[in-house]
Amino acid sequence: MSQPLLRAEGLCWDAGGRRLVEAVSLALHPGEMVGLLGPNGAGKSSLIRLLAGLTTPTAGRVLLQGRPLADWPMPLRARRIGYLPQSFAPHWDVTLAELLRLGAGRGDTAAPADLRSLAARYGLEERLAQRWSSLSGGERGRALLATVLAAEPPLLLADEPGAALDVAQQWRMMALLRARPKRCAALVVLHDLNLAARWCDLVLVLDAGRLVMAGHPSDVLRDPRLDAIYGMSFGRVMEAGYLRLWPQEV
Ligand SMILES: Nc1ncnc2c1ncn2[C@@H]1O[C@H](COP(=O)(O)OP(=O)(O)OP(=O)(O)O)[C@@H](O)[C@H]1O
Repeated sequence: MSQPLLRAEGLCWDAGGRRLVEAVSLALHPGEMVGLLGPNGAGKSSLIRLLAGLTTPTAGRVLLQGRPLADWPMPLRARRIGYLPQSFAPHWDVTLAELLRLGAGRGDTAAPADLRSLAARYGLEERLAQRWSSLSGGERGRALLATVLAAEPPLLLADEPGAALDVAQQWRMMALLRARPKRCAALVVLHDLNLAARWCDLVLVLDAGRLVMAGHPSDVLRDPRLDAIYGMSFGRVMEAGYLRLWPQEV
């Protein structure tokens, strides 16, 4: 297999007198779309922030293309890792066009036609002149993804990118991520297990800060340990080649 784009070795993170991430090791390879699953409070955002280099691990390390994250000059690191936070608001009430221009890292030189086609990919071409505060929740979610991916970073670390999107927009988003070039990889926090089953090559399950399951979605999501982790019983059926789950009882 090719060298991983990103590798984490024995990552631990303590905060508030608790161990929130415990000995997590993982690798993300080019071409992979990996779903990061787990119940609320499992440590998914904490892990994503460690992988993005936004927090310093208590122990362990992160390697980007084989080189410790801390050794990368910030601008080069930023060009390689696109980080999409769980929540975001710009400091100024910028227009969508201004935000996309910032994301593309081209100051104010980005040609209007480029911005238009970028926005069109996310169904936002009619929103370019609108200010952030006037965009709907789903439009903001797509605007943020478009901004993070504008410079085409090889690695995307996305914390619940579909949270504000309707069902159709969630599917469009997953299809769009899947269509990225083969040199790219994505680690995406998902709460919708069916999106993970349909679109991910691999899923990782985090529980109380530990990586407790990893593998092909149809294997991991079929495993009864998942029911114990979420504290509920899932119904399962294969449909059109993909596993489909639904909540049965809490
Ligand atoms: N800076 C911090 N100081 C203290 N506790 C923290 C800190 N950051 C996160 N936590 C705690 O760590 C645990 C994991 O939080 P995290 O946001 O990583 O979970 P998550 O899996 O992303 O959850 P969710 O699905 O609800 O978004 C939570 O109990 C949270 O309260």
